[in-house]
Amino acid sequence: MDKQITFGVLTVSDSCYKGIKQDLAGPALCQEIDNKFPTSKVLFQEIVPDEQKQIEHTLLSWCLQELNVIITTGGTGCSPRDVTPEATKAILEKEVPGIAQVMLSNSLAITPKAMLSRSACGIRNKTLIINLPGSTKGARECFSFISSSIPHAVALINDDVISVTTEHILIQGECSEPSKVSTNAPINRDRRSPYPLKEVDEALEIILQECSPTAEIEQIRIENALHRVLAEDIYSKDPLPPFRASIKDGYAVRAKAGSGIRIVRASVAAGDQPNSLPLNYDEAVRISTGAPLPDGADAVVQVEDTELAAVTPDGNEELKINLLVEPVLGQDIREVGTDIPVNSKVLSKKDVLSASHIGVLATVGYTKVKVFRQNSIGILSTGNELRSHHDTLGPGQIRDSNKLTLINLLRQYNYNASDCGVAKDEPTSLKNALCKALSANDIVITTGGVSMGEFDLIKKVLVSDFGALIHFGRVNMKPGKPTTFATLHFRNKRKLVFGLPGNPVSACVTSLLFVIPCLKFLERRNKYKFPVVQSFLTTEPPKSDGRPSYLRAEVKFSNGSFSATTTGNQMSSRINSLVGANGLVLVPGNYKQYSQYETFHTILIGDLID
Ligand SMILES: Nc1nc2c(c(=O)[nH]1)N[C@H]1C(S)=C(S)[C@@H](COP(=O)(O)OP(=O)(O)OC[C@H]3O[C@@H](n4cnc5c(N)ncnc54)[C@H](O)[C@@H]3O)O[C@H]1N2
Ligand code: MOO
Ligand SMILES: [Mg+2]
Repeated sequence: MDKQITFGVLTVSDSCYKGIKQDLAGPALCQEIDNKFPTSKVLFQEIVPDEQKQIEHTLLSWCLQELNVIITTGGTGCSPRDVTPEATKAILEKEVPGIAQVMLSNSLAITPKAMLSRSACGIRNKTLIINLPGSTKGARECFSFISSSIPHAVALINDDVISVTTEHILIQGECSEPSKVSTNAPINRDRRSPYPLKEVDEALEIILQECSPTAEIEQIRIENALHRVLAEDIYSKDPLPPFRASIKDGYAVRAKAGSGIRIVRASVAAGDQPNSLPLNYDEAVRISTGAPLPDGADAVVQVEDTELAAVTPDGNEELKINLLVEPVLGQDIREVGTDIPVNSKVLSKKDVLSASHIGVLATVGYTKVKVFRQNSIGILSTGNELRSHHDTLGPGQIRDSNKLTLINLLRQYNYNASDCGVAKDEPTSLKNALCKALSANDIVITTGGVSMGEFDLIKKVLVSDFGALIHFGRVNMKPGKPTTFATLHFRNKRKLVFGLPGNPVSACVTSLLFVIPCLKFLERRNKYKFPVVQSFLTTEPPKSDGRPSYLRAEVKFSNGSFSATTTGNQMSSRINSLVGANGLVLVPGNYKQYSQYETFHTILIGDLID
C-alpha cells in the first residue's frame, strides 16, 4: 500500500564530487526507489566529497525539509576518508541498528567483504537515514534487502496510525478470510443485468448525494499548499510595504523645493535601515527601488530625470545633482500598506490556492495554512491477465495500464492516490485486496470485473463480503456502461467505492466524469464540474449502439468558435485515443445525420489547443 514517500539520495565520494568518476550508484538508487515505490518522489539528489562537516550539513538541511527517507551511498568502508557513518551518527537522534544488521547478514551471504561495511541507520526528527555502500551493486543489493520495511518505518516515524494499523492487520492476516462469494456456474449466470441503466447526469447526482463535503481541516506548510482549498480567511499580519518605499531608482527629495540643484547627502539601498535624519530642502538622497525613504522626503525623482552637477574632490562620488523636472508631491512613493493594509482580509476561505495565493501568504508572513483535508484514495486493478509494466508478457497476458493511468490522471488534478496492487478475478483474492485497500483509504477505485462475465465479481464481493449498497451498476454511456458506484461501512467508517470498467478508455473517461467531480466536491471546491462549450465536429462521429458517446477530441478555439477533431478510432480499449485529447464531445444516443454546422456539448478536460 504505497503512501507517497519522499526521498533524498546523497552520494558521498571525493572522486565523483571532483568529476573524476561518474556517479553511477546515486542514479541507480533513484531508479530502484522509482521501481519499488512508483508513487514516491526523489526530491533531492546530490554529490558531496568525503568531508564529515559537508555530509552533516547536507543531511541536516534535508532533514529540515521533512524528507521521509535519506539514502546515502559511499564512505561506509574502512579507508581513512570514509566518514559517512560518523557524519550520520553525529546528527541522528535515534539509531535503528537493525537496518544495518539486516543489510550485513544478507550481504555476507554474497561476499565476506561485507563485514567491513560500517553503515549507520537511524532517525532525525521525522527523517529515516540509511547508509548504503558506495558500489552500485552493493548499494542496489542492500536497498533490496531493506526496502520493503521503509513504508512501515515511515508510517511509525510519522505516527501515521492508519498505515501502521493496516500494516499490523496485514501481518496478523485479518484480511485473509475467504470470500462468501462463489463463482457462478455459467448455467446460473445472470443473462440480463439486474442493474437499471442510469443517465450520466443522474449518476453524478447520486454520487454527490452520497458525499458529505469534508469538515476536516489540516495545517500544512505553504510550500506544499498549491491547489489545496483554503479553510480559513487570511488577514495580513503586516502592511505591505511595511515602510515608505521608493518605486524608482533615483533621488528622494522634498517636492516643495522644485527642480534644480540638490546636494546628495547619502545613498540608501533596498534592505538598508531608513535614515531618520530629516531631509533638508536643498538635499537629495540617492535611493534604489524598494529602499526606505528618509524622513522628510515626499517625492522620488527617477535617475533619468536628473543630471550630475558636481563631483567630490577625489572625483569618485556625486556631490550635487540637478533635477530636470519639477517633483510632484508623493511621486514614485509607495506609502505604508499601499499594496496590503495591515489586518486586511487578503484571501478567503474556500479559495483554491494558486501560485499567487501562495505568494500572498508568504508576503503577509504565513508559514503554514489551514486547508480542507483531501480524502485518501486507493486504486486497485483486477484481472488474471494483468502483469506489471516491468514484466515480460506470457501468453494471454497484458500490462496493467489502468493503475498508473488513473494514479497520474488524479495527480493531474492534484489528488494523490496510492497503488493497491492487482487482484485476481477470484472472490477471495478480490475480497482480500479490497479489505487492504479499504483499511488504508476513504475512497477505493477498482478497474475491471464489473460487467456481465463469469469472472466479473466486483459487485458480488462488495455486496456479500462488505455489505455494500450498490447505488448504480450501469450507466447509459459509451464508453463506461458497467460503471458501478457503492458505499459501505468498513471498521465503522463510511467508504466510497467506484467500480470502473476495465477497458482503459472507459476507466479514464468515467474517472473524469464521476471521480474527479466527486473528489472536488468532497474537498469543498465550488467549481467541481469541468467547463462545457459547444463545438463543431470536423468529421462524422462513429456510429453508436444507442448510448450517448463521449468522443475524445482535440478542441480548438479560432475565429470565435470551438471545433473538435476526434483522436482516431474510438474503441474503449484504445488508450491512445486519450493522448492529445483536451475535450470529450457528447454525441447523443439518438444522433442520426452528421452536419458540419451542428454543435455538440463538449467537456473541456485540458488546455485549449491554438
Ligand atoms: N455481455 C456483455 N459483455 C460486456 C458488456 C455488456 O454489457 N454485456 N459490457 C462491455 C463493456 S461496455 C465494457 S466497458 C467491458 C467492461 O468490462 P469489465 O469492467 O468487466 O472489465 P474486464 O472484463 O475485467 O476487462 C475489460 C477489458 O479491459 C482490460 N483491462 C482490465 N483491466 C485492465 C488494466 N488494469 N489495464 C489494462 N487493461 C485492462 C481487460 O484485459 C479487458 O480487455 O465489458 C464489456 N463486455
Ligand atoms: O462502455 Mo464500454 O466502456 O463501451 O467499452
Ligand atoms: Mg468483464
